[in-house]
Amino acid sequence: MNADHVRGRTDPDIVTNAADGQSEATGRAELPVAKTARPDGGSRARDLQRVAVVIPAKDEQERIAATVRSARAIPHVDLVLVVDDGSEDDTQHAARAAGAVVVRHSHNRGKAAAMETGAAVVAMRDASGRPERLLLFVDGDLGETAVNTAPLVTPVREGVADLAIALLPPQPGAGGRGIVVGAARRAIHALTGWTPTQPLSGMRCLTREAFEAATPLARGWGVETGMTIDLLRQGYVAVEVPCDLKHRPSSNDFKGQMHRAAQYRDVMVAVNARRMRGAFDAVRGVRSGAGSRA
Ligand SMILES: O=c1ccn([C@@H]2O[C@H](COP(=O)(O)OP(=O)(O)O[C@H]3O[C@H](CO)[C@@H](O)[C@H](O)[C@H]3O)[C@@H](O)[C@H]2O)c(=O)[nH]1
Ligand SMILES: O=C(O)[C@H](O)COP(=O)(O)O
Repeated sequence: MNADHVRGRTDPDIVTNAADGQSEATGRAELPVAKTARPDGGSRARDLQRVAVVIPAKDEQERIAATVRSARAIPHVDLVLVVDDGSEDDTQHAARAAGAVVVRHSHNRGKAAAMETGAAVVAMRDASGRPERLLLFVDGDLGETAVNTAPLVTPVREGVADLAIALLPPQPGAGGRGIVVGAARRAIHALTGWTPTQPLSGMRCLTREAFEAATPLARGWGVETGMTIDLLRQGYVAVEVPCDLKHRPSSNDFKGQMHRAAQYRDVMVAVNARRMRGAFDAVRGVRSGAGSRA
């Protein structure tokens, strides 16, 4: 693995993959710099850069209205888009009544597909002549804490990072044993050199360029793990940023364990596809290198 590709880390307030950034003069960690170019025109253009909140939502009628209202209060946000992923409840109407733009999958396609749909709809609504919106993915169950994803926008908007991932405080009632989280963390480390604290965290802000570099997204629950690996391998900078969020954690009952089994399956599918791709690229690199020497 090329060390240049290892660019992720976490601050006391921000943790990034670019942990190698120590200043020789001061010995202090320096802020990393995003690979993604800032919008043409410098700081003035950045002032115009808006943010779209994309909320993938399946059967979130209890919490979606509070989540939408809270997300609308995030600075620089001018579009809150809910992708109703084939809900069987009233998610779409509750979201619309709370002020979101809503699009709907006619049947359930999984979180990653909802994220892709959301990003495509945002692109259609980006105005020509203005910088493309940053994408802030927010889960539908955050309720009134959704506004606390605001700190994810700052490092991306300021060009410090291409991808900012929320670090959540401990969640009361969480029943996980760290099996899926541990597997995802180890795989990301093995494939990129970075060890994220919360590899499954779905609250993430990224540039349009980074989003496109991460597509096609890994399916279902593998989306975050796949995205982090794909972006770091391409030299993008990721940061983890503490955010005071409260979500509906999976408990330790049968439903919770089935959910974790699905998460584990999707994470491993994403990781194995990327391992294979890495091996394939390595072989192809050796072959083309050998060819050029001949
Ligand atoms: O088929 C689905 C299932 C869920 N969701 C939505 O996806 C979001 C996350 O789902 P949730 O059930 O809250 O997932 P968690 O068990 O909390 O999952 C954790 O781990 C996931 C990765 O496995 C991440 O995507 C989440 O952000 C993270 O909170 C929510 O808005 C859901 O409504 C969909 O859009 N489609
Ligand atoms: O509850 C969680 O944190 C997720 O469902 C992952 O499960 P885990 O804690 O068993 O990794």
